[in-house]
Parts: sequence; structure tokens; C-alpha cells
Amino acid sequence: MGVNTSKIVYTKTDEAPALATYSFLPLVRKFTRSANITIETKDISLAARILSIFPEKLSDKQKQANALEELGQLAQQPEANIIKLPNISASIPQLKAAIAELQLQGYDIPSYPEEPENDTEKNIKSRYDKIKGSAVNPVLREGNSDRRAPKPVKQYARKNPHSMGAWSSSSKTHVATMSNGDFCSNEKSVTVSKQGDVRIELVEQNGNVTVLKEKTALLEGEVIDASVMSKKALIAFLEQQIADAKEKDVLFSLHMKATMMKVSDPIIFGHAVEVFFKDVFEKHTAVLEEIGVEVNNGFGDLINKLKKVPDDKRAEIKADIEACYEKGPKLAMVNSDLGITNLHVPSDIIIDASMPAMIRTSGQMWDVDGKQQDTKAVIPDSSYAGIYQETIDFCKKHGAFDPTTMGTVPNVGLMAKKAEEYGSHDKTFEIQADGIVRVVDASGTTLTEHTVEKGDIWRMCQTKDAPIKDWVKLAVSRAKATNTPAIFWLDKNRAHDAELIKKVEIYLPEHDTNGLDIRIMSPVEATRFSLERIKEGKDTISVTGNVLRDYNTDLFPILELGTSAKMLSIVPLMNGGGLFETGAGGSAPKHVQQFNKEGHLRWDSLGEFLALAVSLEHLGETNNNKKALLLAEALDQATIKFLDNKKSPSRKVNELDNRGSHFYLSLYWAQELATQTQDTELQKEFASIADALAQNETKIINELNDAQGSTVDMGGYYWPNVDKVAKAMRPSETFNTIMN
Ligand SMILES: NC(=O)C1=CN([C@@H]2O[C@H](COP(=O)(O)OP(=O)(O)OC[C@H]3O[C@@H](n4cnc5c(N)ncnc54)[C@H](OP(=O)(O)O)[C@@H]3O)[C@@H](O)[C@H]2O)C=CC1
Ligand SMILES: O=C(O)CCC(=O)C(=O)O
Ligand SMILES: [Mg+2]
Repeated sequence: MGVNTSKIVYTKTDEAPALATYSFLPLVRKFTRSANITIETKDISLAARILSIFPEKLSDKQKQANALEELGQLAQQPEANIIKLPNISASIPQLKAAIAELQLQGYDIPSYPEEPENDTEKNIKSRYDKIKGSAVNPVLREGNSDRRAPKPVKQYARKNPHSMGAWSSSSKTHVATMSNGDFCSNEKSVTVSKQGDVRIELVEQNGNVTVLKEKTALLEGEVIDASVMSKKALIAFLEQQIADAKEKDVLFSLHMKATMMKVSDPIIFGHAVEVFFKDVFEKHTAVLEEIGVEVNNGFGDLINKLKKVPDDKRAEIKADIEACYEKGPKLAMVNSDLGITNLHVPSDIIIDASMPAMIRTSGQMWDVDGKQQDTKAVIPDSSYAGIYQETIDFCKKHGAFDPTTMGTVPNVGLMAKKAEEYGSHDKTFEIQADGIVRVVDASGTTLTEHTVEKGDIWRMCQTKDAPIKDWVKLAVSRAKATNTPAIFWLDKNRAHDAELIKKVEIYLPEHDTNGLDIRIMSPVEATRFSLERIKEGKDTISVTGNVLRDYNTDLFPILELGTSAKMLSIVPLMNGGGLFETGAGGSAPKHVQQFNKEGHLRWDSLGEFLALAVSLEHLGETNNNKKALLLAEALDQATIKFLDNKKSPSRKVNELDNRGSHFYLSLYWAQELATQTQDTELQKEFASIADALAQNETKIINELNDAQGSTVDMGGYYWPNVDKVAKAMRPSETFNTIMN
């Protein structure tokens, strides 16, 4: 294969990682040029995705290609080599903010029609709904996931432990979850014996049949699950928990994944808002309807729309809101200073990050005065809530974990082909009438059926056989490579898991597992087992489904490393390519706020460094590009040095930030290349760069630090001005000159 085929696609995303890209990518280009590697960028930011689907009224200059679609296709090709940075999975409030910003910048795109009144508006809404929530990752993830803390990162964390809030055995913090009527208890699961289509329909009590989804194609051996969340049971549960939080005097805090579970979870979120502020919603139904309040977008939606109400009425509603706050338990706050509660915006309390953050902070969240308090963490569906309760119990019993001695829990996650719950959006429905929802195949056989009531949330999930097989293989190969026990987190008492266990039991014996310790345990047992081992400094691979992949790869990294940004996240694509995700966390909106305010970007690009190294290694191997392999090796060494010398960004203004950290990585990377002797061309090229960087270290760092301390105008949040940001992110002339 010719060396010219070496191409890495680097994604342009949103918020903090996008800012970091302005500084990092020019450096990556410089380092990879001589190895004949092309770095192509694909803009999959929220704003670019919006523009790409509404080209009609845009000028040619304003139009955006549908980069996500192109990448989705590429991910299925063997030559794929994609570095994927975290992107915004937009809640409706974020989507609306991005649209408003683009309109203000002169892009003629339609507003989001919350309640579409005609076909045109319905069409606009359905186009926007495709962008909503987690719309990027499921498209690119054409493989299962291998997330872990690389050895040097783990060693660094052991030597330089992050803060850990102490735990008290008398902590009142706990998880509240439903015991009946939820998705977990109502789940039915079937492994289909042959390929074919199924129809999802609602049969009303009067015999009326409404087709909810005409056609869903199934493959042989695929596992399908159907389940329902009862609205009545949910509301009863929420009422009970609100009362109980008040009685126990703990904060009430709801933890959902409204971004990835973009259909079901906003509805559940909305119910929580309505139950908490019941008196307001009951008393002012007509007014709230008139101003178009959408509770599924959070309580913040009501607050924003109150502006439309006449002064005296608004004062009355506000007084009633205050009365609800008085009457109910204290709410956990997302931002005490700004009065933003846990119920304001669904994307503010994303469970994978928010639960571990709470566990790391002594099991506490913040009250309205900014004081830490014990908390009732409300996770309505009980499928996975138990892992957090188990972790909390463990901390109550043993105290906080000790990052200097604790082991690690890497994850092998099933996620290819939109596996399980995270692929269920197009098969999730808020039920409009009492009846039965059934899944029927082409021969008319009913595969599953559920009795439902109006307002219930019904959903179907799919898990294809090939991804399961690949997942088992990946688990065995990771267990073997690291000689670490691997636990399948599957509960034989849960319908879906029972089907998966059957498959695992068939596929495992196809591999040589001699000498390996591979077991199947329920999530709760697996948590306990892994935590007991972690405490003793031992490692345990968690082999999980898609949701637990997501939860565990924030939970363990946040406890072990302080953040999931330091994770290596590899997705070996099923067709042979590689998708390299940077870190296991998100796009850190808080970091952008700080950058705007004081010109300091505390984003840690370690995830990018790790992903780039494995991407280069993959490229070197698949294209027989020796220079790429050398670059990868040198980058790994540079990253180790970077950690040893503590060159990660600080959290405080006027100290080393993201940009300065990139300088040090470049210095060390160049030095590594200069000292290797296998490739004299690279050696020569980078020796002079290494020298220039080393000689100008103080000057460059001064130039970078001098750029901090004042506000930064980016000319936009979702669609910033490229020149402004490029300038802000590369403020050292000396550094730029050497690297250009
Ligand atoms: N892979 C993806 O594309 C993912 C995307 N998301 C999206 O990201 C957005 C924010 O999600 P959220 O749940 O708040 O989680 P985030 O992971 O973005 O943020 C939580 C906190 O983690 C810390 N953090 C995360 N990454 C870094 C980093 N590289 N360097 C330093 N600190 C870091 C920061 O805490 P502090 O500064 O306080 O230390 C940050 O405020 C949402 O739009 C969400 O949908 C979320 C997860 C994955
Ligand atoms: O796609 C998303 O919204 C988030 C993905 C995520 O949290 C993860 O994969 O860890
Ligand atoms: Mg996650």
C-alpha cells in the first residue's frame, strides 16, 4: 500500500475540546507532515450539524457539508481512522440557543417549532429532532468499546492523588429507585430466530389499532427487548421521594440521561418538574399552557417563559413557586449563585458524570446557599441504579477510596450498531391511549406485548448478534492482554440480560480462555466484587452493555483519576477501521465560561494525546508506515514525560493552561523524535525544532501566560468566529513561528 493513503480524520466539535483543537491541531499537522500523513477535519459541532440540514436559505459560503453522514459511512470502511472529540449532545434548550445564535449571525434557518402547527413545521421539527440529543456517537460507533486508564496515567494518579471528599458512615445519602412499574420490572426480551421485519402497534381497548412504527428490520439472532415505564407508578414514586427527602432532610436530586435517552428521559424529567412544582402547575394550568411551557425542557423553560406574563400575574406565579420551594425538600443546585436547580435544565445533570462527582464529594451536592449536603439521588428506572447504591454503601462502610492505592476498572462495552437502550429513540413512544402495545412479526406472531395506559413510556431496544460476538471476543482479548479478571455485568433475573447470558455462554467457549478468570455477575454483585478488589489495589475488567459502559467509564475514572478526560477510549470498528475517542467524558461547558471570563482554558487534552498515539499506531500498522509508528512511540514517551513533569493545565488563571500544556507536549515529543535513531530524517527535522522550543521555553510560557487574565471574545459560543478563536488559542508568536 502506498504511503499516501495515510489519512487521519480529526473531528471538530464543541465547547472546550473545540477550543483546544485550535491550539493542538496545527501542532499535530506539523508533527505528522513528514510521515506523509494527511489530517483531515470534519466539523460535527452542533452548529455545523444544524447548518448542514437546513441549506435551503443559506448562501453558498454559509452552507455546511453533512460531515456526520460522511463519517458514519467512513466508519464502516476498513481504512477508517477517526479521532473523535467529545461533542454536545443537545438538550432542547441547548438546541434552541444554538439556533438563536446562528440566526443572529445572519444564517437564515428556521426556529425550533415546539408545537408544530402544520406540515412544514412538523417537517422542520423532525429534522431538528434528528440533531437533538446524542446524535453523533451512535452514528460513529460501528464497533464496541475498550476504555481504560493507561498505565502511566494510573501511575501518575497514584503519585499525585486528586482530592477525595471524606465519607461518614452516618451519611444520609442514598439512591432512590422504583421497585415496580419501571422499565426494569416490565422488560420482556426475545432472541429472534430468523431475519425479518416487525411492526410496533398500539391496540386500544375499543379495538382501534395505531401503528407506532411500521417497520423495524431484525437480523437472525438479534435480541429485542420491549418495556414500559408506567406514568402512574412513576408519579407515585416521585411524590413519595419528594416527601421522603423532606422528612429525611436531604437534598432532592434527579439523575437522568436526557441527552442519550433523548425521548424517554426528558418525559421523565418533565414529570419530576411537574410533581415538584405541583401546586404551581395545578393552579396556573391555563396561563402556563398559553405561554407554551414545556416541562420536558426543565423548570428553566417555565422561568424563561414567565417573561411573557403580565407583571401582576408573574408576581403571583413567582410567589407560588416560592411556596413550592418552601413546602418541598431542598433541591440540589447546579449553580447556587445563579439559583439554577437540579430541575432547571435536563442537560445539567447527566447521570454518568453527576453521580460519580457526588460520590467523590463525600456523597454530597450543593444546596441553595452553596453548602454541601447529603442527598437523595433519584434514579427512577431501577435497571442500573443499584450500582450507585452499592458504591455509596461501600464508601459508607470503608470511607472514601484512596487514589494512591486503588486498583482500576477498565471497561469493555457493547455499543456497536446502536446496541440496547441507547439506540431505542426511534422505537420509544409516549402512549396516547390505554391499550396493549405489541411487537408483531411478518407472519403475524406477537413477539412481545404490554398492557399500557395513556402517558406511559413504551420502548423497544435492539442488540444485534454480531456485535455481541465481537464484544465477547474483545473481552477475552483484553483479559488475556492484561491477565486481569473480566466480569460480565449481567443479571440472570433481568429479561434482557438472561438472553445475553445465553449468548455469552455460547461465544465464550469459541475462544481460548485457558487460565483466564471470566465470570458473570449481576451489576450489583459485580460492583461489590470490583470495589472490594479495587480497594486492595487489584484490577477488574467490567464487561458491560451500553448503558453501564457509559456509567462505568465515568464512575471509575472519576474516582481513580479525578476525571474521565484521562481515559484511553478505543473503538475497534467491526469492519477493521479504528475510531479513537478522546477521553470518556464530555465537552465541559464550565471550562468555556471560565475561558470567556478570564482567558484561562483548563481543558486537559490528555485524552487527545492518548487517542492520537493509538491512531498513529493503527495507521502505521495498517499502512505499513514506519514513520507513523515512530511518531506514536515518541508521542507516548512524551506523554509520560508530560505527566511526570506535571504539565497538565491548572484550574487557576495565570497558571499553565491548555495552550501551555500543548507547548510542553510539543517540546517533549520533538525531543523524543530527536533522540531516536531509527529514522534520521525525522531525527534531523525534530532536533532543530526541539532546540528552538527548549531555548525559547521561558519566552513562550510568558507569552502564553500574558494572554490570560482578561475576558475573551470568541464571537459566538456554538459557532464562534474562527479567526478570533484561532488568535486567542495561539497567542505566542514565538511558538507559532517555530511550529509554522
Ligand atoms: N463523548 C462525547 O461526545 C460526550 C459528550 N458529552 C456532552 O458533553 C456535554 C457536557 O456533559 P457533562 O455531563 O457536563 O460532562 P463533562 O464530562 O463535559 O463535564 C464534567 C466535568 O468533568 C471535567 N472534565 C471533563 N473533561 C475534562 C477535560 N478534558 N479536562 C479537564 N476536566 C474535564 C470538568 O470538571 P471540572 O472542570 O470541574 O474539573 C467538567 O466540568 C453535554 O453536551 C454532553 O452531552 C458528554 C459525555 C461524552
Ligand atoms: O453521546 C453522548 O451524548 C454521550 C456519550 C457518553 O457519555 C459516553 O459515551 O460516555
Ligand atoms: Mg459517558
